[in-house]
Amino acid sequence: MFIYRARVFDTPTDPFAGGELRSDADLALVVDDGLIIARTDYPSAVAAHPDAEVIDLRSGVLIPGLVDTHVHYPQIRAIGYLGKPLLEWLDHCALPEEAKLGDEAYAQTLAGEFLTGLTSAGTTSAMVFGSHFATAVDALFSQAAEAGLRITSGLVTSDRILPEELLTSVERSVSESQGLIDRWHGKGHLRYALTPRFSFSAGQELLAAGGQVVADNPGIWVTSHLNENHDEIAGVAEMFPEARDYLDTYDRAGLLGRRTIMAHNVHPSDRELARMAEVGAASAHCPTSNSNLASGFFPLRRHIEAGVRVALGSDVGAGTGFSLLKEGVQAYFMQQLDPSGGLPLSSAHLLHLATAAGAEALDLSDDVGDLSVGKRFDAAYISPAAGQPLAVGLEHASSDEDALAKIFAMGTPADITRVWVDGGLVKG
Ligand SMILES: Nc1nc2[nH]cnc2c(=O)[nH]1
Ligand SMILES: [Zn+2]
Repeated sequence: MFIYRARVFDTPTDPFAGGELRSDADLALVVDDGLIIARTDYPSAVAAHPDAEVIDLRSGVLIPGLVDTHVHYPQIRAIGYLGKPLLEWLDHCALPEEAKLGDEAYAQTLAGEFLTGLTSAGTTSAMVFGSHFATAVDALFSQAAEAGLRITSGLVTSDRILPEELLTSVERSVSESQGLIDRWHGKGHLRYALTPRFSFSAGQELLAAGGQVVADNPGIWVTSHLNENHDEIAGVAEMFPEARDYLDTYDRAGLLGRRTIMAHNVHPSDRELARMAEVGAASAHCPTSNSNLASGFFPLRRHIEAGVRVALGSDVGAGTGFSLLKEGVQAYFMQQLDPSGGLPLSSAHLLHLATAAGAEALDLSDDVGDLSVGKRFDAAYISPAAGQPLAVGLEHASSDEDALAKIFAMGTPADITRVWVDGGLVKG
């Protein structure tokens, strides 16, 4: 049993629905076998659990483990290419790197680098866009199982447009997906996500076969890309003349529901938003990627008004790294700059988008997303070195909201010195 004594920030009530930051200057979280069993003042915690080991975290700030709802495992070495829009970026930067994962040893190395990227940044749960190669997806799942992270992922499928070595057939996609589901879905913290790359590279038959896999395996997830870039959207409209819109290409294939997370959705129609709200599908908002690829301004206000769930994604490698703190502040910047009128975001909104909203989108809210009694202890400890600008800022912050804003403005993975999943240290 452990008592974590810390300054704690979390957002159990949704700031987009009138909730606010919950902040405790000196809190004791009593954790038994990974479960938070008490949340109280330190003297009471020690009195009730005199044998517990005390972990003193008072020199920093403890937040819930971060939740990344869109991040590409094969693209860790593709981070940092600048100056290209989506389709050129895929051709020149991402896909040549993804083709290398056909080599099993290479995939093993990348899986390790990728999981280190997540944990270093304080990310404890993620919807991970997998690889086109089943062996590479096995590598990710087996290393994620060892690390203990909450990973939802799957085989990426495409049957047109992309380089030959990344293409599959309808039959092969079904048999490989089913094999991966049988091996990994529901094992520990792992879950499977049916993952067509995007309708631009997946024909109707391939999408429909994926829908059948979802129907045959209730409880698995679906993830893909949606409405990211104008050329992509025009291409999808041309390839699917019978579909009402981009979203409908997935919907008519049986791929849209409560367990669907669509990345980007920068340019949705009102009908698409209404349909996503109706079925409970979520959007993964990836602000550094949207900025880097000049995809556009994410219509956060329209999502919220339509009742569509939104959480943050790093979108490594079009995004510029694993830090959801950076994604948070970039989301803030883009809402500030949006010429059509973005939503003004507080630091509590940013924390919510990076933690509880992600847990909600991934249907993990019973277990993680905030640091309430009854949740598992997934947490990140932000503890900048003394004298660093973030440490100075935290020391002189005018309020807890101000301190949290400084964490988003200045915090980097280097400031996140310890990370726990289910009470086990994964960094530090
Ligand atoms: N940002 C992004 N969009 C995509 N659409 C299809 N594939 C990708 C990808 O790898 N990254
Ligand atoms: Zn993506």
